[in-house]
Amino acid sequence: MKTSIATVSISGTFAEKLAAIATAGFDGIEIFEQDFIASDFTPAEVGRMVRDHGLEITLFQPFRDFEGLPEPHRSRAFARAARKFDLMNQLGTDLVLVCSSVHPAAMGGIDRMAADFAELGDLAQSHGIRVGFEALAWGRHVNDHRDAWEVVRRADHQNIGLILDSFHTLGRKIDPDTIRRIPGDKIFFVQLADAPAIDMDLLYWSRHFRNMPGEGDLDVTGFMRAVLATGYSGPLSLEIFNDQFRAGLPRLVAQDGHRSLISLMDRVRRSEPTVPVALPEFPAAAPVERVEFIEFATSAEDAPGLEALLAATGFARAGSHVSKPVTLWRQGGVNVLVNTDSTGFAHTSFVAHGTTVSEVALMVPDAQATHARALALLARDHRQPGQPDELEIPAIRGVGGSILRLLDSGSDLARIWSVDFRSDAAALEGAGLTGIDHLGQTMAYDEMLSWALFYASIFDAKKAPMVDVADPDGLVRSQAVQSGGLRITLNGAEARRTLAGRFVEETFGASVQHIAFATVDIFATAARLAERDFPLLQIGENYYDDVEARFGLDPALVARMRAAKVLYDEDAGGQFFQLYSAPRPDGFFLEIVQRQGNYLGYGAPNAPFRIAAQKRYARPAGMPRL
Ligand SMILES: O=C(O)c1ccc(O)c(O)c1
Ligand SMILES: [Mg+2]
Repeated sequence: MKTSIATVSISGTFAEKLAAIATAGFDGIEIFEQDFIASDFTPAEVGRMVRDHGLEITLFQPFRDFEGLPEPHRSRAFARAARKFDLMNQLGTDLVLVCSSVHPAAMGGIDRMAADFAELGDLAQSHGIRVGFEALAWGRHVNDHRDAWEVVRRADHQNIGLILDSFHTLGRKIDPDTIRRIPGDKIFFVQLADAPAIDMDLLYWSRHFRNMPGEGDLDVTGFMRAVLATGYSGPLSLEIFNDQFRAGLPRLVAQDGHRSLISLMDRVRRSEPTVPVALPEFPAAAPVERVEFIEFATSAEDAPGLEALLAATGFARAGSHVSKPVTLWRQGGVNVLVNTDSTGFAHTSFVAHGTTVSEVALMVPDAQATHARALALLARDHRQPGQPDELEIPAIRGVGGSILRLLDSGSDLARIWSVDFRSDAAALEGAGLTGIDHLGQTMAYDEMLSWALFYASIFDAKKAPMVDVADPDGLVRSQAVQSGGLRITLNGAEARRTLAGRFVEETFGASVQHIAFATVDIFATAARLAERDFPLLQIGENYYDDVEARFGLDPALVARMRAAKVLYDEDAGGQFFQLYSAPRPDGFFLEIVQRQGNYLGYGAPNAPFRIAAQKRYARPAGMPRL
């Protein structure tokens, strides 16, 4: 699989873009003409820089407003083309993209356009250049790949072919299977982009909201299956116009791009096994069974505060690590580790973020297989030398630098609690918590798509639609990702004064901002928490009046909710109860939830009230209440 990415897809100077693209492992770049013009390099220098990075120029683009013009525009278009072909010869690339015309004078007419391309083909041939015709979704006469193909077919010239772009086909809801009838050798190039399902003007949508395959809602897999079914074997090139990416970190965006292509091709080969996919074999995505433990990195000084919160939540100290200063806290099936090591990764995490969730361990069907898959999808391996008689648990770095450990019940790893830990107490029932319902991870909004792609590509996972959550100081975007028993809510902070934004600032980067534990009886749990002085988040009276009216709830139930500060939501499948702790000074908090029936959400309608309540704690001393 030869991979490529358009220079418009990432931020930085031309030199920075090249470095990021090469580091991420691409084979080539599409040079977007504007990027070239804006640079200070001669065409020959650009060509050399690209090749010095081990890359090739897969495409030069775009050449606009060519076909179907009357004179004198037509002659001008040919003169322009001749100049660009000279430029391409100096750059050292042989393929140009002509996008369908939006020129006000363009006359259309399939045969007129085909004749123009046939003549352009002769000019191109004399320069050793090939021309690919792409239907822009908003093209004046050609805005559908089927019409672009008909023009190319009638031009009948070996230097004239078709360029497909998933956005233009899928954005117009054209059935991608219509590609299957095009001969693969006439498809000169394939551009890939996804996009979120937003109903808006096609041009604006395309130029600002495209994202990496798998990050949006278009059926890029179906598109790619159809492309490969034709026998096409040329480059797969990302062409992502996205405002966020243009302002983002070039290396992160480039790496996400490469990951998205690997993940896409893996989905294609598993859903269409008969098409050849040039990608090394690696294990299939598997669902996560459960979160086996969560580890906090802290210090000897800060640990008592964290442990007091755990005790108030019904956890009891149940053991310690055989060789490291790590204590095990347990209740029901939930394991929490508190690591006060003053060396190693946990310490680095603590120094960087303060007390923080530094590791999450997942139980999967086959830990080594998931680990191999994650590495194939460009995750970073994590190894920290342990004692010889301890387990070597496979691990990878998460996007923000925390660690994901992988365990399974079919190998030696199942013995983690008896090999690596000495337990000194039986598990207590505590406050009735039975598991980890979900983890809330908070990050800068720019990084949110990266995280979603990371989880959704490595695990067999589903993404829920993104929702906007109103914080009194700005919007937070939230997206849930679920893989079997692992549920993660990603919260992207756009505004710095939001609860999420402050957490990112306070803790210096993205991390777990809250842990939601599951219970089967939230009122019984609430009563036990009250006995333990759990720092319960106080919810305003107005909320209960509203929720009773909104859902027509039994006043007796609402009275219990009001007393226990329990929030409520429901969907078509069932009911949901939740309560929260007050936030710690850095903004970290706990949640306890009870799902009834098949409720699928996370109580998003309650988030504005919960956030407002939490912010009352965060107000600096002496600030007036508004
Ligand atoms: O938005 C555009 O004009 C534009 C240009 C070139 C392309 O390949 C494309 O897909 C869109
Ligand atoms: Mg395109």
